[in-house]
Amino acid sequence: MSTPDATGPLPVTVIGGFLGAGKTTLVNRLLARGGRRYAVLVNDFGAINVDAKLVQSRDGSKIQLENGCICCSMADGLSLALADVLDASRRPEAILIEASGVADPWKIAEVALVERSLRLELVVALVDAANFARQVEDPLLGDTLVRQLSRADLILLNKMDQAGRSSADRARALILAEAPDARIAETVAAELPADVLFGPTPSPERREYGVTASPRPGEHLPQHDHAENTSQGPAGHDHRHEDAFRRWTFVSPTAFSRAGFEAALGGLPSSLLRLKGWCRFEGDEAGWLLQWVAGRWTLDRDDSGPVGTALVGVGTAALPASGELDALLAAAAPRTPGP
Ligand SMILES: Nc1nc2c(ncn2[C@@H]2O[C@H](COP(=O)(O)OP(=O)(O)OP(=O)(O)O)[C@@H](O)[C@H]2O)c(=O)[nH]1
Repeated sequence: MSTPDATGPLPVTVIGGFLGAGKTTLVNRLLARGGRRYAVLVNDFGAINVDAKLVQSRDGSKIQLENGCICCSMADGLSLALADVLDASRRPEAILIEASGVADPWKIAEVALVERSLRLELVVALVDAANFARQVEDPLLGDTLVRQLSRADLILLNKMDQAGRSSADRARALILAEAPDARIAETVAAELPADVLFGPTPSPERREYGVTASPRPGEHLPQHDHAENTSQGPAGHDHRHEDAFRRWTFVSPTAFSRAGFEAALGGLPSSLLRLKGWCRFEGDEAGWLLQWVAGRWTLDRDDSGPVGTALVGVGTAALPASGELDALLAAAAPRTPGP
């Protein structure tokens, strides 16, 4: 990690990757590590910005970008947020941008490239090792996944605890087919030494974490010639993610039966890719955080959300209408008056 310079351009790291791959997990790891005062910009695609609440910013600032996709329809919002960071009376030492799970991280990185007060340091893409191979071959999703990887400096093959060796190897082969020069590190909960992300390479840690496509001696990850990539890569995309993906928001003041709720989660359609947010259960004062990714979910106590249930989902264009999904949850989870 380079030494902070109070006057030079602010280093910017863009963290991208598909829905639920582990971006917020990586952001929180970087923040917990300390050492740098980061301004964190968070973009969520769903109508409620769950990630802005889950990012654990310490002494730096946290900026919630408008919901939607900052790589296409919300690009102006990103530029304005970056201008605010640059104008802040207490300048951060670096900027972290967590892209939404459908964004093209490179479109975000380009904003940093053209602004002289910013220096693009790193573009990281996270991949869900357990689901990538299936998702990249889906005609509705493949284009988005490939774009997220194509110009990343480092790709984290995350969730290795959920992926069998064969799906991880398949994912790795597919990634290398799309991004032959990619450096790939296998991770669980996006855990890897700072050296692997920001440090000079090669290092013992990089080898230990299985980073492939070893760079030449003396080459540093952050110093890729991104400007050159700009002219070489795929043409900028002209579609809006609002058209390619569907959002679903479920808000209810009532507490659910836990068993019914979990049964409903098990019956959600495969066109739903991600569901997250808070819910309440009858007879329980605590709030619960739901993290649902491609059919697997966790529920953890968490009181940072609203009182009641507030869930945001993202699915493919084949996602059923919101009313149908609402009915699935509501019918399978008998409601009683909330606390
Ligand atoms: N089992 C397992 N779970 C993980 C791992 N990494 C992250 N998770 C969990 O996966 C869920 C989604 O992780 P996030 O970090 O929120 O993913 P994200 O990419 O920020 O999600 P979106 O912003 O919605 O696209 C959370 O419950 C994480 O705790 C991992 O390596 N293994």
